[in-house]
Amino acid sequence: MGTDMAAPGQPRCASYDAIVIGAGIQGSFAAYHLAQRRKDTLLLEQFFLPHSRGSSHGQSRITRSAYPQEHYAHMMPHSFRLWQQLEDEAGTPLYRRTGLVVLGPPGDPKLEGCRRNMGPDNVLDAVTLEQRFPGLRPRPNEVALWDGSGGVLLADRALRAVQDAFRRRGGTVRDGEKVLRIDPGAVITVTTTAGLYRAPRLIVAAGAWTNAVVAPLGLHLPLQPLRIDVCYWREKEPGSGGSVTPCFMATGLPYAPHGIYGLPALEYPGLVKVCYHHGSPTDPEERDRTPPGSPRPHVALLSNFISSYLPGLESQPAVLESCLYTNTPDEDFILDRHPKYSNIIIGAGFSGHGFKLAPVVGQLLCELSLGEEPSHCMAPFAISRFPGVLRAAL
Ligand SMILES: Cc1cc2nc3c(=O)[nH]c(=O)nc-3n(C[C@H](O)[C@H](O)[C@H](O)COP(=O)(O)OP(=O)(O)OC[C@H]3O[C@@H](n4cnc5c(N)ncnc54)[C@H](O)[C@@H]3O)c2cc1C
Ligand SMILES: O=C(O)[C@@H]1CCCCN1
Repeated sequence: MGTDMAAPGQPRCASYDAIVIGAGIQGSFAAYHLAQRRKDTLLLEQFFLPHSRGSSHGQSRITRSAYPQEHYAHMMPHSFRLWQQLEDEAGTPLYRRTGLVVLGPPGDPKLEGCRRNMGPDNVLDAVTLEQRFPGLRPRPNEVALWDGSGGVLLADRALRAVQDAFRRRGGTVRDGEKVLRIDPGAVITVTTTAGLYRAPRLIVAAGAWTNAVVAPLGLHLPLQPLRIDVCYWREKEPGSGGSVTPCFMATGLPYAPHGIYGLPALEYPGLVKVCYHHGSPTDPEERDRTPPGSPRPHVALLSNFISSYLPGLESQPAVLESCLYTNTPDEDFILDRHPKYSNIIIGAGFSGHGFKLAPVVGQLLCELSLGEEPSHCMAPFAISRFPGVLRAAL
């Protein structure tokens, strides 16, 4: 689609109603919502799809209603509905319900935030927890909350499903095309490695590369890309049930201040995914340059956790992969207009918890770009919470 103005042999040149930069889960959902509103939309991706260089690859992500922050807890019912719609449309399962346990000492702010938002009836007593999940051994003083809606989103499949749904609505995906330049204006011009595109509205959802994309527009957001060790742990005795776990989040651990989370075996038979909710600062272009044999403090910390909470698993990971978080200082998302160019919308800083909310994030980015009243309160996501981010463009 798009109004093509290319002469033969010349770079592509076309006009659209909207352009989205970044075909991760957030940009793909934003494009899908725009196409659903019958906007002729171009989705640009620097790598050939599918790829594993960003934040949205892999087979699994946790979804849950349990959230310590009220604003996310309020968005989750909407998100579950939109995931269900996509699943119905795709005709393939995108979500596996497993339930989710939140573990932590009484008084821990995250645990108590979840307890408050979930209501008082969700505490799981120790006997029931042990009956259901004998492989999971919390400390005697810990509280376990049960979120029956929790489960696993089949991430790669979900990403493909939303991109397919976008295409079916007439959307255009151009992968292997890196955005090199953005010229703002009432009509924005986006120059890529292969062409030149124009549209009256632009959404930037470039993950860990967001600052590289928006810095030439004078915007320097406090975004920190982190390289995350994604670890999978094998059962000591295959078939012993050590890998039968719910999804879980453990908080209030003195040696793991950012918390540890886990998902039952899915991508590799008998291997449970258990990760630290933090990583090492990195540049997305350099993340594989860790010298061989360099220490992995987060793996050591996870081994410690596994030995006491999941003793049916081996205490060294069987598979080690990596992924990128892009963190804001408060770990809330950035969903807002560019402070100077109001037809440029930015979705970034998903801080390791954005996948489950992507259908709502995509809708909010779409609404902002169309000048509509957003479906949720946007105050927690405003750029203005970070003073001094707008500087003179280069
Ligand atoms: C290990 C790990 C576990 C996680 N677990 C959970 C979980 O359990 N639950 C949950 O809800 N969330 C989870 N998350 C977070 C979630 O996966 C991310 O919040 C989400 O994937 C971010 O998506 P994104 O679209 O912003 O980024 P990305 O997927 O990185 O997409 C950005 C895209 O922009 C493209 N791009 C960048 N620059 C350009 C350019 N100049 N031109 C063209 N394209 C460009 C990139 O190539 C990339 O494809 C996890 C993340 C990780 C890494
Ligand atoms: O968003 C989630 O649900 C997971 C687990 C908890 C930490 C962040 N990532």
